[in-house]
Amino acid sequence: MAASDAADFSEIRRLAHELPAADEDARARAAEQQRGLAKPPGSLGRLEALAGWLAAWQGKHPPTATRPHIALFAGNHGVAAQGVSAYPQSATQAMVRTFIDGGGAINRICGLMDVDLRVYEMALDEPTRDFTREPAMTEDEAARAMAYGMMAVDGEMDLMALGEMGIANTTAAAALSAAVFGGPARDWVGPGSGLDEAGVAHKAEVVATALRLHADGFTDGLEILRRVGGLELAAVAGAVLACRLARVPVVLDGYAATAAAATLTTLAPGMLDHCVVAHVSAEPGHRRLLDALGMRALQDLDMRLGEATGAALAIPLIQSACACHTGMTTLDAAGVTPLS
Ligand SMILES: Cc1cc2ncn([C@H]3O[C@H](COP(=O)(O)O)[C@@H](O)[C@H]3O)c2cc1C
Ligand SMILES: O=C(O)c1cccnc1
Repeated sequence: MAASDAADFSEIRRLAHELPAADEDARARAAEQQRGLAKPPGSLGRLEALAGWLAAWQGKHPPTATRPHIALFAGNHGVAAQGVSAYPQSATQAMVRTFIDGGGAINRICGLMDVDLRVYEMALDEPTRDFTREPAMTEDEAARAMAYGMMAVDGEMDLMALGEMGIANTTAAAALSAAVFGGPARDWVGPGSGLDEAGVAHKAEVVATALRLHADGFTDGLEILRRVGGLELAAVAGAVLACRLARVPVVLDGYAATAAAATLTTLAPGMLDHCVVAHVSAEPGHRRLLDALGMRALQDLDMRLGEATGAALAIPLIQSACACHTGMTTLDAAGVTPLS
C-alpha cells in the first residue's frame, strides 16, 4: 500500500470499514489439532489459544511464526516543553543512535533470536506541537505519519511487534487513553521514565489542560491521535491497521504502543482482535487501559521501558505456542489414552 493511498483521514476511516475478519475455519482446525496433541487438554494454557489466534488472523492452518519483525518508531513531542519527562528531548535522538549502534536493551534481546528489527526515525528535529496549546499535528501530518507506519508492513512477515521511542510519550499515552475512555487525567498518568511524585502531579495537570482544550474536538480516534498523539504513535496505529489488512498478527508493546492502538477502536468494532499485548507495563495507566480494552497482557514483568522490549520478549512465547502446535506428536501416536 503506497503512503499516498492513505494520506488522509477519510481514506483511513474507509480502510477501517473494510477489515478482513478472522478465519474461523483456521481457528477451528487449530482447536481440533490441539485436542489430539500428546498432553492433557488445555495444559498449555494460553499457548493453545495463541496458536488458534495466529491461525485465525493469518488465515491459514497450520500457523507460522518464523518471520517475526519488530518495528520501532521514534518521534519527538512538543509537550516535552511542559517538563513532563525526567529526561530531555535530546534523549530520543541519542537512543535512536544507540539502537543503530546495537547498544539498547531492545538490541540485546533481539540478539538472542532471529528477528528483523527496524528503527524508523520520524523527523526528530521537527517535534509535534505542544498539545496543551494547539493540536499536536495537522490532519495531513497525522495521516502521513500513519501512512509511514503502514509502509513498515508487508505480507512476507508472519508476526509484527510494535514499539516506540519518544521522550514525553507517556504524557501523550495518558491523554490518548483519557480521550478514548474518559476519566480524570490523574487516573492515566504515572512516572514514565522516572518522574517523582510532584512530577507526576504536574504531568496530570498538563494532561488535564490538554483534555480541556481539545474536548470538543475529540470526535473520533483519528482526531484524538492528531490532537494529543505523536508522530511515532500515529505510525504505530497505521502499522496496526496495515497488519490487519495484510493478515499479519500484531504484538503490542507497553502503555504508549497500546494507547496508540486504542485510538483505532473508535473506528470499527473488533479493531484490535488481531493484536495481543505483550506485557503489562509498570506504568499504572497501562493496566487501566487494558481493562478498558478488555485485553489481558501475555506477561507481567514490572517492565516500563518501551522501545519494543516487552513485545520482543513475547516473540519466543508465540513461537513456542506455534512449535508445540505444529510439531508435537499426538496422544494416539504416543500410545496415551485417558482413564475415562
Ligand atoms: C534512556 C532512555 C531510554 C528509553 N527507552 C525507552 N524509553 C521510553 O521512555 C520514553 C517515555 O517516557 P517519558 O514519557 O517519561 O519521557 C519513551 O521514549 C519510551 O520509549 C526511554 C527513555 C529514556 C530516558
Ligand atoms: O509502557 C510503556 O510503553 C512505557 C513506560 C515507561 C516509559 N516509556 C514507555
